[in-house]
Formats: sequence, structure tokens, C-alpha cells
Amino acid sequence: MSHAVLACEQMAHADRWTIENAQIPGTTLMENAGAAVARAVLERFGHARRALVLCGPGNNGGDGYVAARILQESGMSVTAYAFGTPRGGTDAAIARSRYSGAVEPPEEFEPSRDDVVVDAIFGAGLTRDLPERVLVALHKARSATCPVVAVDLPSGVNGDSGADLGGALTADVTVTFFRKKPGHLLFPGRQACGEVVVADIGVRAEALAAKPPVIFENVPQLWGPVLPKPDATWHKYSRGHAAVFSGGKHATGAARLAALAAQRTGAGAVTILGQPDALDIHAAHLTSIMLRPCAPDDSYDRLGELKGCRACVLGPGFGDFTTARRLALSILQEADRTGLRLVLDADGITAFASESKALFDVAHAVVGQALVLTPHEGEFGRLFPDLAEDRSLSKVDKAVAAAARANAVVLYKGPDTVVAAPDGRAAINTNATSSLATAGSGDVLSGVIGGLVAQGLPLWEAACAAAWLHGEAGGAAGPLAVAEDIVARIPVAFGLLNQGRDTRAPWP
Ligand SMILES: NC(=O)C1=CN([C@@H]2O[C@H](COP(=O)(O)OP(=O)(O)OC[C@H]3O[C@@H](n4cnc5c(N)ncnc54)[C@H](OP(=O)(O)O)[C@@H]3O)[C@@H](O)[C@H]2O)[C@@H](O)CC1
Ligand SMILES: [K+]
Repeated sequence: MSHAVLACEQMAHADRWTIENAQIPGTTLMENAGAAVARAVLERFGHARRALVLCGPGNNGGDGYVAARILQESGMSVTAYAFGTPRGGTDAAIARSRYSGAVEPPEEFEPSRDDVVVDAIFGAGLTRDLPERVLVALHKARSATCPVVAVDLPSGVNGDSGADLGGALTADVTVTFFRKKPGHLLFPGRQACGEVVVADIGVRAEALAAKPPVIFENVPQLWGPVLPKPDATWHKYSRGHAAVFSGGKHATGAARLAALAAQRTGAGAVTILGQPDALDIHAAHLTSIMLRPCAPDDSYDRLGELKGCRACVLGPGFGDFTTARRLALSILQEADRTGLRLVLDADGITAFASESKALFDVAHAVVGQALVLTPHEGEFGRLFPDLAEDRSLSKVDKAVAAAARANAVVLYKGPDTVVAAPDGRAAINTNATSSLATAGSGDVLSGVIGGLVAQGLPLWEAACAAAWLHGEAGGAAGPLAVAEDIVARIPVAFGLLNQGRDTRAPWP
């Protein structure tokens, strides 16, 4: 699966497996890697005055020496700069020996804006902060404002976490091999990488068979096959019924956005539950969404009266933490009997800030899973303070640990939203734009999840699909979008799925 994302250790395993089992020498893989880098340079920056290739002591540097040789053979003026010497007998040493052009010490590196810099100092093997002479060279390249092509990763970016250990260049293009790594998709790494080109260097996909990848880029292939297929025999309740709990009369907008988003996502019926004075406000705004009055202490009973209801959204604008806790716990305690699934967002999450164990305990008591949590960074820290503070964990690690702890699908929001399942699967979303950074955007997202869960999607797939649809809808709504515009563009996002009909589920 080309959308699988490999940890650096898995990538190293795939390299080794290919070398040992497919009898492809490491030098061949490195030749292919260096050739892919040279191709990227020539295609984009072949007009540059010089190619200045910064080569580290490991295999990343080896790729650099191969690229330097091929660029020179193609007629470019090339200088390599050696940041350390490859150990004798290594593939990198062989690559170094095959390059016959100039190799200078780092101090000689003086780029100008007409040059192209190839950053091949460190890749997957980066283990510690960058040495001073590397920082100096990267600073010179940044000051020269010349184009940069990074080999595997910009040096200084951690391939597993995307963390910048300090000083990494922002590349125009990053050429990586076989599959992307988390560091290409998680911020700040994603920003440092620029365009990411994934080159086939001969590493065999069978290398992954023994231990299939569990991290993915969030693409429609992951969940398209489980989207509902339109059926002429549908009626509104068989399409799925979603419920949204409203906040008080001065905080109704969030629930309305979630409800409208659930409806636009395809739920056949959507009901807002709330106190009568809040419903009066909703009634003035809504037409096709049903309204059901309830008091705080009978809200769970009223929910149970909704025909065919499979999903409810609790939290957007809700305000009342005590009722939120009682409702969430009741829904989960009865989930096996009712089949009801809970999307807990915003105030619904904050309500459990100092009582998360009660939530996690009832979620674990459910046979299967009934809970989706949608925290942004601050909310994540309220439910999982130890994970939030652990600097040794990547965003993917944190989301996966949180999902296991809570027995919930955790959609950890941000520009690089991660959707994790308790079984260890994680998808990194990559289509979010700044349009989504607007009030009410999160309410829309929780409604989209609720709408998909109401239609019977498994929770992880529903949350992944929702993150993608939300991203596309936001992009379609443009840079000055408000939350209502994002709701209105959800059908546009579904339309994009139809364009890839071969691999994605059909949609009307
Ligand atoms: N067959 C394959 O595997 C293929 C791999 N490929 C390529 O290999 C790359 C991974 O290669 P790699 O494992 O050699 O790691 P790499 O990033 O070159 O760094 C290791 C060297 O740097 C050193 N070092 C690290 N951090 C440092 C620091 N902060 N400051 C100073 N030194 C530091 C470290 O020293 P040590 O820690 O051992 O003392 C070691 O000498 C991968 O990104 C891809 O480009 C492709 O060719 C395809 C085939
Ligand atoms: K690099």
C-alpha cells in the first residue's frame, strides 16, 4: 500500500530484507536513490549555476555522492562538501570512491542564489543534535536563498516524529525512498520537506508482509470501500439518524453547525436535543432538522426515543459539564444494548478533565468500541496530561497511546490531524488548509463524524473520512471561509471521491 507510512526502523528493515532476500545489493539501492535525487535536481533546477552537494558520513551522504556523480555526468558543475568520512567498506564509502569530482571541506561551502544545494548530511540515521559546522553550513544555505533538494529528510528533521532538532533547512523538494516516514507528514517536518517525492529504488513491498504497516497517510483508499453505497430502497432512517446535544440558549450555534454537517454528510435524519428555550432559537434557523426538547436530567431518556439513532454528538457549545459527564457515561454504559456510538468533542472532553478514568473505564467495559474523542492540543492535554508532556513521543505515538488508554478512536486535531484506533492503527491527515482555522470548524468536523457513524461506518474509518472530507470542504470554501461555508462544501468534497471512482467508493 503506497499510502503506508514507515517508521525509520521499519524502513531500515525493508532495506535489509531486500538486500538479503531479493539479492539486491545495498549499493544498487543507493545508486537508485542517488539517481532519483539527481533526477529531481535536473528536472527542477537543471538551470542552476552549480550543484553544491552536502554529504554526511552515513548512507544519506552516500546517496549524495551518487547524485553528485550523476549530476556531473549530466554536465552540471558540481562540488561536494564532506561532513565526515564514510567508514571503509560501507556502501557510502563505495559511492564516495566512484565520485571523481571536487570534494571540499565544509568551510569552503559558499552558496549563492544561483546554485542548487543538495542536503545529504543526515537522514534516517540522525541520532542527536546537529554539530556546529553543520549548523553553520545550513545557515549559509538559508542566507543564500537558493533552492534546496533534501535527500530523504532535511538534515535535522527526525524521520519518526517530524521534530526539528534545530537548524533544518526548508527544502523545496525532499526525495525519499519506498514509502513516506511520519516526519514527512507531521509538523514541523512537513513544512521543512516542501514537496515530497517518493522514489521507487527497488525496495520490495514483500519486506512488509511479516509485519504490515499500521500508520497511513489519510487517503480515500483507507475508508472509501466502507462508505455507504447509494441504494434506491433507502428511507430516511435507514440512511442513518444522528443526534446532537445543544448548549443553552446563548450557545446554540455549535450544535447547529454539527447537526447541519451530519445532515450534509448523508445522515437521513438529524435531531437536536436541548432545553426548550434553546430549541426556540434553533427553530428560528432550521427547517429539515428535527428538534426534541429535554431537561438536563431526562436527556438520556429522550435520546433513547429517537428512531434508529446510531450516533450522537456531545460537546460543541454544551457548557454544562455535570450533565455532559452523566450523559456520556450513560450512553457508554448502555452502548452494547442500544448500539449507540458517542462522538465526544469540545466541552464534552473538558468535562472529563479531572475525571478521565471514569470515562475510560466505561469505554473499556463496552464490547467493541463506542467512543470517538476529538481533542485539539489543549483538550488532549486535559485528558492525557502525561502523554501530552512526553517529549520522547511523536504526535502519532501520543494519539495511539491515548486511543489504547481510552478504548476510543482519538482524532487528535491540528494541521497534521492524527486519527488513532485502540488497535494501533493511525492515519495522518494531510489536506487541511488554513480555511479550517475558523470558529465553528471543529463543530462541523464532529458533525461529519457523527453523520458517518450514523450511516454505519466503523469508528476509525468514520473519523478518518471525516478529517479528509472536512479538509477538502475547507479547501473548496477558500481562504476566507467561515464554518457555514465549510458545511456547504461537504458535497463538493464527496464529489471529489467520485472522480477517483476506480479506487474509491461511489457516491451520488
Ligand atoms: N541500504 C539502506 O539502508 C539505504 C539507505 N538509504 C539512505 O540512508 C540513509 C540512512 O543512512 P544511515 O542509517 O547511515 O544514517 P544517516 O542519516 O546517513 O546518518 C548516519 C551517520 O551520521 C552520523 N550522525 C547521526 N546523527 C549525527 C549528528 N547529529 N551529529 C553527527 N553525526 C551524526 C552517524 O554517526 P554515529 O551516530 O554512528 O556516530 C552516522 O555516521 C537514509 O536516510 C537514506 O538516505 C538509501 O541509500 C537507500 C538504501
Ligand atoms: K538529508
